[in-house]
Amino acid sequence: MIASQTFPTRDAWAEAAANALAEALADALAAGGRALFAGSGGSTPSPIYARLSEADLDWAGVTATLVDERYVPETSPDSNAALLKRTLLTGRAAAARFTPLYSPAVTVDRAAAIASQALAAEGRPLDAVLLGMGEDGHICSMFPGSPTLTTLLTPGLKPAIHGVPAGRDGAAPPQERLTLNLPWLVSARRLVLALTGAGKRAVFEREAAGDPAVNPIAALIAANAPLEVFWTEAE
Ligand SMILES: O=C(O)[C@H](O)[C@@H](O)[C@H](O)[C@H](O)COP(=O)(O)O
Repeated sequence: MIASQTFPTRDAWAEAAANALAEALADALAAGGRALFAGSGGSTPSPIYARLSEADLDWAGVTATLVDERYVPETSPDSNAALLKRTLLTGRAAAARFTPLYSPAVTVDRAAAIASQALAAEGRPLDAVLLGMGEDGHICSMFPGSPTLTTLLTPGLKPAIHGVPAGRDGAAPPQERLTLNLPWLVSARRLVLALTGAGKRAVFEREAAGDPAVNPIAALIAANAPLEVFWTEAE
């Protein structure tokens, strides 16, 4: 069963998504003084991050990371780390620790191994995750047609960060990526998928009915992940 809420405005949608994430982080902090958050890049999350960054939490107990990253340094305009630091890790949330997925001067697979170790060292599942979804149905960097997709979506593997090759002949992604695998998402305490516009509603419904071996949304549903969908038709 997927929890799904529709909001009439972007403000109401962003506020509700930020509140759900803040609540998940507050619950983890109350239970043990620590919380682990993973956020997405792209154009959707910024209004949610702006609100979440002002949540009245013990941010010093929070570690923030990413669900995926372009294989570029933070100086790149494509960097999700730079986006997260600019939009979430400011104000009250500036006190949070940040664990990057990108490592300089290594191969994307070596960077993935380093990031896997760093996240495993947190010693806990993700407490709160903010997901976006592309028009092609990808979440994180789980791209349709990618040669690594079925590995990323295999439910029984250890939670890990994987390197994703750039798509061939113009296929997505345009550059190498780093991404969480499905087991990281399935073990999360709360997964917020934030979507805007009627087009993405149709994409979500198509993907949800798809094959879990190759459709990330269907894979989350088949694995009974704690998915909460926040919609607004407002673009
Ligand atoms: O690195 C990224 O681009 C994101 O992490 C990616 O997974 C994003 O969530 C989707 O592509 C949706 O992007 P929009 O929010 O821009 O539609």
